Amino acid sequence: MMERQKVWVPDPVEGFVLGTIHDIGHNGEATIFTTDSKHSKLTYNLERVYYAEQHDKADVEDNCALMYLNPATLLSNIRTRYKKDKIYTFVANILIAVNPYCEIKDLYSSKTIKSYQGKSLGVLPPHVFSIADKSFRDMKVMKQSQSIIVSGESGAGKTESTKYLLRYLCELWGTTAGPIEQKILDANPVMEAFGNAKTTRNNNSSRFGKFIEVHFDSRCQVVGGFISHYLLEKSRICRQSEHERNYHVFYLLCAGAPDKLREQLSITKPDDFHYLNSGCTQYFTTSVSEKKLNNSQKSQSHLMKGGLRDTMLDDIEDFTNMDNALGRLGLSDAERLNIYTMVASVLHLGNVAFEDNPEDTKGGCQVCGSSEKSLSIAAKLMGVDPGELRQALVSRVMQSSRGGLKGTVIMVPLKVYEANNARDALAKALYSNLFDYIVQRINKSIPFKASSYYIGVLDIAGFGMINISLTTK
Ligand SMILES: Nc1ncnc2c1ncn2[C@@H]1O[C@H](COP(=O)(O)OP(=O)(O)OP(=O)(O)O)[C@@H](O)[C@H]1O
Repeated sequence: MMERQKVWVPDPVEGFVLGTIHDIGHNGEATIFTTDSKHSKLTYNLERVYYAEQHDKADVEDNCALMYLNPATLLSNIRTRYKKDKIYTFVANILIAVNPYCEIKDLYSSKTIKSYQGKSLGVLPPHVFSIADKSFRDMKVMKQSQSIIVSGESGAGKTESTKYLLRYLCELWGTTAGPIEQKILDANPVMEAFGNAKTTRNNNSSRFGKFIEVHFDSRCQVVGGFISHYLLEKSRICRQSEHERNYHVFYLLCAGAPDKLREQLSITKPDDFHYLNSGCTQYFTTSVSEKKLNNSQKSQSHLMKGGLRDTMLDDIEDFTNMDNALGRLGLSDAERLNIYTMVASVLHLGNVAFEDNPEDTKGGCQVCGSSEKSLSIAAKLMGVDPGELRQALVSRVMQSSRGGLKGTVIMVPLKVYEANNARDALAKALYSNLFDYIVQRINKSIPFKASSYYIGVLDIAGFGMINISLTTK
C-alpha cells in the first residue's frame, strides 16, 4: 500500500468506511482521510485496512469479478446492489441473498421464472432461479442427483428462498395436470403451521430443519418427492419467552377454526392455556380478518394492543389455508379432525396442575381440584381413560428385578415438580409424534420414486448471510 491509495477502514457501525491514505509511518501506522463527515482523519495500522475498488459506486454481479476481493469490498458490493433492489450476488456458483423484507416487483413472477429457463450462470442477473436452473441442468447432463444448501441465520430468508426454488422446479418441469407439484407446494403451509413460530427475530421462524427432494423421471419431468425433517424444537411446546409464541397451529385453532370445531375441542382463547399464556398471546390478523374474531377468542393483550401485523401471516385465514392444503394432500375430514384433536389435547393437558397430596406421607402429589376439568377433557381428546391418565401423571411404574419381589410392579408417587415434568414430557411427545405423523402422511400422498434422480433443497439454519450453493450428490 502507498500514499493516496483508496482503502476501506474498519468502523463499528458501518462495518467499513472509505478513505485515502495520507501518509504511512515507519511502524506501519497510516494516517487516513475518510470520505464520510463523521471522522475526517483516522490512524490505523496497515494490517487492518483493505484495498478499495477504483470505482466504489459500481457493483458487480459476481464478487469474484472484484479487482480486490476482501471482506470490505464484498460487503460494499452487496450493499451497493441491495440499495438498487438487487438482493442477489454470486460468488462463483454460490449465491448470496440479502433479505429485502418487502416485495420487489416482478422478482419471482412466472415471466421471470420462464426467463431463467436454460440460462447458464451469469447470463442473467444473479437469482435464486439461476441456482435452481443450474441444478436442473447439472442433474440432466451429469445424470446425478443435486443438492442445494440454503443456509443462514434466523430471519435471513431461507424458508422463502426454499419455496422459490421449489416453485421454479415445479412450475417449469411439472406435468400439466400438476397434482404432484401441487402436493409438494402444499406441504409448505402445513409444515409451517405445525413447525413454525413467532420468535423475536422472525415472525415465521422454522423451528426444525428440512430436506425436500423433487424427483424427476428420465424425461426430466417432476414425478415425485420426499420430505425429511429433523430437530423440531420441543421446549417451545410448553414454554415461550415473553415476545415469542408457541407453534402457529395453536393460534390458528383458537382464531381461525370454525365455532363448531372450537366448541367440540373446548378451545377458547390463548390466555386460558398454560402452554400459550407465558408468551405473546396476540394473533396475526389483517384489518379484514380482525373483524371475524369475537372478543371471547381474544386474549387480554390482543384486546388491548390489537392484532400483530405481517404481510405473510394471518391466523384466521391461515387455518383455512392449512385445512385446504391438508385436504388436497388427501387427508379426509376424519383424519384432519384427529389432528386438531391431538393439538387441542396438548393444550388441555398443559392446564393440568398438581399440588401436594396431604394424604400421602411420602410427599406424593395429586391433580389440583381446579384442573379436574382439563384432565377429563385432555383424556377424552386423547381417547384414554381419565383415571389412567391421572395415574400416569402422578406416579411412575417400577418393576423390581431382584429378590422375592422380582417382577412385582410398584407405583411410586411423584412429587409436584416431577409430575409437572412428566406432563410436559407427555405433551412434547404427543406434539412431536404428531409432527412426525403429518410429515409421514404428506410423504404418503406424494409419490416416492426411489429410482429417479432428484434435486434436494436443504433448509438449515447456519451463521452469517444466506448462501445458496450447489453440491452434487
Ligand atoms: N425474498 C424475499 N422477499 C421478500 N421478503 C422476504 C424474502 N425472504 C424473506 N422475506 C421476509 O423475511 C421473513 C423471514 O424469512 P424466512 O422465514 O425465510 O427466514 P429464515 O431464514 O427461514 O428464518 P428461520 O431460520 O428463523 O426459519 C419472511 O417471513 C418474509 O417476510
